[in-house]
Amino acid sequence: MLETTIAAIGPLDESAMTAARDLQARLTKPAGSLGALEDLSVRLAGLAGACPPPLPEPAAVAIFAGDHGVHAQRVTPWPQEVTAQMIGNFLAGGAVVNAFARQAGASVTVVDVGVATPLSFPPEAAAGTDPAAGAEVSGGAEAADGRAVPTGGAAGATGGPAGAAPASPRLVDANVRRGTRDMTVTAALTPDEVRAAIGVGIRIAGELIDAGAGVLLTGDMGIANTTPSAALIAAFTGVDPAEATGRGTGVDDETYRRKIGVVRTALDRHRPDPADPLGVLAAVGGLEHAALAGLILGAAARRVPVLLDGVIAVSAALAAAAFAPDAVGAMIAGHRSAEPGATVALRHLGLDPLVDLGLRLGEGTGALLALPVVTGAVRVLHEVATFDAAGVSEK
Ligand SMILES: Cc1cc2ncn([C@H]3O[C@H](COP(=O)(O)O)[C@@H](O)[C@H]3O)c2cc1C
Ligand SMILES: O=C(O)c1cccnc1
Repeated sequence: MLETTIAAIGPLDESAMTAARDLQARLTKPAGSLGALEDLSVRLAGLAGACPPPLPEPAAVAIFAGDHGVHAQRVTPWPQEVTAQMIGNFLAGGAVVNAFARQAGASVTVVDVGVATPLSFPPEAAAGTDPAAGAEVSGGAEAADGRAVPTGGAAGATGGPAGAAPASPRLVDANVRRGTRDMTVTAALTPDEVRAAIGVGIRIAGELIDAGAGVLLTGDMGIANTTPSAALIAAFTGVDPAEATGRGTGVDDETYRRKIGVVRTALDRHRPDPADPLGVLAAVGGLEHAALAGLILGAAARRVPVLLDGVIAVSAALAAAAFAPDAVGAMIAGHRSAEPGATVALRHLGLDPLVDLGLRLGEGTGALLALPVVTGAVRVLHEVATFDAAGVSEK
């Protein structure tokens, strides 16, 4: 599956990009006045091979969840069980990602690709079952403090794009392994486990696109996952671990110093080759990172844009780009995470983030906030009049 997906990824279509540049120049606005949106519209035309490209609707967030053996090195103050508990929160519609998804009219798919704690929620048995299954497992529609929490997309999707409101969040059970091994002791994953997790991401991309998604958004949940993210970024870009490592959920000075040391120890032990992304992911990656790389490759192969979230997403994007450099053409950097490694990774990928709000949450929150910007960039090519058509004089 990985090889056929990589083989399907190609460069942007030059003639569609030329058409989009020509159209931008004829629209009723000064040339260049839409800044980064103009470049983005041209790139999305090149990805779709059409001008105008389709509106990036409907939007689908895929949250890949996994746990990490390196948690034993005390790189985060949060207990590992929070990963599974937050899945319950996602399914109940109570997390930040759910609030932003309702606002954007995006569907939420939670994928257990490597959670350590057995989940107590009934997952979707197999692909193609009732996508509203999450509604049954979500429980009440009221937060503990009495505030109303809409569980589905319907109640809050009024501000989103026209069309059917997305179903409630759903859970897909695709657990490859109950958490990675501790990368300071041994390789986090075997190459087979990496392949399996990448395959999960490719499969989810295909299913979401087959169901009509016009854009995929990356999400993650995994206590301690900013540590393997930093290791991946250092491995792929060559920066020092101190440059790639941040404070994650907000660790204290002592934990931060230990975290940099943990990343350094893992890289010194494995010395992963950046030209071998499978080997890098196996040595110092996570199951959600591998699945995210698969999602990105799957989207690129289908020529559907993928909106990247924070540091976990961009570290996985480095792996995707190492597998298939042309996959970068399908990537849109949603935001600049406050994690320093995110900026290192974005620079390496040559991507400029759309919004910069100091977020450091993950889940897909930054990608969702950037979604209206992406839609706006494409909508301009669909709806704005040309000077000719509107009878507006040119300079
Ligand atoms: C309640 C809660 C909700 C979250 N949502 C995303 N993350 C984020 O924080 C974690 C990574 O940070 P670190 O490496 O410092 O553990 C990941 O689970 C990431 O998704 C959360 C973290 C917590 C605690
Ligand atoms: O950038 C992110 O996505 C991020 C940062 C800190 C903690 N969790 C996620």
